[in-house]
Amino acid sequence: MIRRDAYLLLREFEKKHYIPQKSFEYFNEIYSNEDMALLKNLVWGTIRNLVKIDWYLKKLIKNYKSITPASKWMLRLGAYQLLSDFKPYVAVNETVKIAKNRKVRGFINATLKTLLSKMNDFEEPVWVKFSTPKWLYDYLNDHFPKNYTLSFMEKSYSVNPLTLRINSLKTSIDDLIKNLNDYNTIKTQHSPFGIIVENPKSPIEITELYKNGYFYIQHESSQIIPLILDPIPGEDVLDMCAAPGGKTTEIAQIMENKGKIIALDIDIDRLELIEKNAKRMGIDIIKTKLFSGVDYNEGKYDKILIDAPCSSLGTISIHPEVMHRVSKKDFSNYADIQKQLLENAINNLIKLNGEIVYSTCTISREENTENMKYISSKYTNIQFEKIDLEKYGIKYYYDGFGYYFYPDNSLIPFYVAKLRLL
Ligand SMILES: C[S@@+](CC[C@H](N)C(=O)[O-])C[C@H]1O[C@@H](n2cnc3c(N)ncnc32)[C@H](O)[C@@H]1O
Repeated sequence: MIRRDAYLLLREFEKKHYIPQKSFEYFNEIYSNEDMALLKNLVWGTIRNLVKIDWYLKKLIKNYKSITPASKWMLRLGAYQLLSDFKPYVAVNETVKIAKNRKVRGFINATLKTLLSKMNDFEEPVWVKFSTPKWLYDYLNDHFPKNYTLSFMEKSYSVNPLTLRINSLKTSIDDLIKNLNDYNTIKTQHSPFGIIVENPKSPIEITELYKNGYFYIQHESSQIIPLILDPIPGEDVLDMCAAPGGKTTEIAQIMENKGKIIALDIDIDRLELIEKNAKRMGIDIIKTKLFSGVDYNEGKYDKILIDAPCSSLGTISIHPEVMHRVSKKDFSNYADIQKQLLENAINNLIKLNGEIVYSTCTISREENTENMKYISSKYTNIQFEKIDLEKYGIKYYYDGFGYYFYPDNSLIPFYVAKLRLL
């Protein structure tokens, strides 16, 4: 029963604000493609709409906080369907069946029917409309122009399309589009390497083209960052936080697989993925090292990428669980480690006149603007470079140091700054 399995996955999410890939793989074995799509829709739709759902349920249930987690998750699952375009009769009946106890069934049934009859009587505030946590809405409002806040919320409430980056060492964008003829594909707007796959009917990773390294699955904002680093064939490049290697392998393809790339990460499983991806894509200039970028002290580099660990709030359209996992107090913890990575790169690793690109997939000022301010006031030998984002047709909000991407259909919110050692 699909709704019962969706409920079980949501209970798993409740524990850690995370659902392991393994759990979906289990259901993949037993469900058809169509049923699997429904299961994913129910789970991710509920998670994406949780703020909105709870707002409505709190209006209807006096002691919403004190109802049991089991009833709460059944209600949330049912409410998601009623607030979206599911058939109300099916949504209520199928959700009620999850409950074993008659009393609970009665409660779920009555509450969902009340929601159905009353939901159009309420006027949603904008943060509810886009199901954004109130604290995040307030934070955005305090720190960004109004239209940035709105575009962030709109994007986070949508589902980012599946996007590929061609491996230019093996194919061209036109050839790959031609060869992926079982899929609906279009070129991305901003990245010269990007292809959007619309509503794939089967996983793209099972194609021979993927297995033979003709492309990498990577959202478009990420694809822009190595282009900004602009590595030249033959250079020495350090990728300080490299796993699973999306940007490392793109740097290698821009360098035409000539030169040297050192790829660091502290996560051994993820580091192995860089090796796997490089091999699949026919790249042999990457050397991986299990090392913290904070302590690494070998060699001097022409270019350094710091694609820093961060609060990841820009990825909500890909990973909606992030908005429930992250809180404001995470910002300063990430900012501390990010500063240490930046200072090690500046003090020990970058060549004179070399360039460091700093990027995050988040919008917190602490992790971006405040870090750049800190570096700018401490290091008089660091110059912040202008980045030509118009070249890629990217709209941005500039903070005097770096650039916050405005999201759109395929770009997610990202931050990037470029520093030169004088
Ligand atoms: C945003 S992800 C990198 C994504 C990668 N650049 C890509 O494009 O595929 C950040 C990575 O930083 C790693 N990390 C966290 N702390 C680190 C540290 N002190 N030194 C090096 N890597 C670190 C994490 O394990 C994670 O893989």
